[in-house]
Amino acid sequence: MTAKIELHLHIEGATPPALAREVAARKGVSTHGMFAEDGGYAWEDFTDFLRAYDRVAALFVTPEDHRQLAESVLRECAKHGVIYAELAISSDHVAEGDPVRFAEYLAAITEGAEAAETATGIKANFVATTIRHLGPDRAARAARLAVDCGHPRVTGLGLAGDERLFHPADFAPAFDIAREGGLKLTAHAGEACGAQSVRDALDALKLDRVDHGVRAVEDPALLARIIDEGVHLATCPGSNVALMSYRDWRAHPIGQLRAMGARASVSTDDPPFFQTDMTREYLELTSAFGWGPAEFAAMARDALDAAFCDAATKAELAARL
Ligand SMILES: O=c1[nH]cnc2c1ncn2[C@@H]1O[C@H](CO)[C@@H](O)[C@H]1O
Repeated sequence: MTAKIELHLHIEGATPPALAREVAARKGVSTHGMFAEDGGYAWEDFTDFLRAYDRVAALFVTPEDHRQLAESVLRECAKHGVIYAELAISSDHVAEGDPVRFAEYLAAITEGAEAAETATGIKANFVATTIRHLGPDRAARAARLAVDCGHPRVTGLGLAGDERLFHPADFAPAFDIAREGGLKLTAHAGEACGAQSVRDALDALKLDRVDHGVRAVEDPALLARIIDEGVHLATCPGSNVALMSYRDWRAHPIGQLRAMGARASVSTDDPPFFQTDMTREYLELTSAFGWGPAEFAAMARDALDAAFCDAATKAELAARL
């Protein structure tokens, strides 16, 4: 199986539906309306997707829940050939700003990640992801928590959530805290909003890479800058197609981006919400753009270059690509 690198995967968004059913049953929580007929999760549009996400996330409360979630998400990744994954985790979902609870949470998901690595060889780090629609103050507190936790697997800060709210500059204080604390930086931009959102995020937050970023193709000057500066875009075509930004994979900018020399890679975002997984992404990219082993290997090398892990881990993973 082709070895793959996954840089953009929200931990709760990747919850296997069978695990959600199991945890809900264990707690006696109703799952009425949670699941779609296709076996994934039900949602109507982007706003409703964010609500559905929170509902699934709220099932996971205890350290044992979180350990189980991390292990099953990473085992699922490994089934599709992923050898390294960065999980977007959010203290806002699990710790409400409390450093002790956050430390407990990190210990639990680390245990899950270690079990998955022992079973499959997959390696993982965590990107502490702030939630845009909760506002800049919560983001700054989450950034402080991420820096202060000093956990070796927390290697980056991210920003996800509703891109239509606030301005990237509002989150500069959070990103300054993280940069000064030695974390790498990424943010969602150019998914729900256009090219200007990507430019603003790059300028205001001094990012090391961008999540999605695909709508940068709408602005030739920005696209040229991204190519020249080698800005990595961690795109999620299946997610974008499901959220209806693009009618199908052929219409997705990833083909144009890579053909023009941009450093863009493919991840799955929230796979059971979007009927996708890495196997499906690769199959769809092959049928849309004719990509084969050479294209996929080049893409995986670019993703590894942009990964938030140390040089020794990069060298070890590069040997497996
Ligand atoms: O596809 C997406 N686009 C934007 N935000 C997302 C997406 N998937 C998840 N989240 C956001 O990330 C947070 C947890 O990391 C979730 O709370 C959700 O708001």
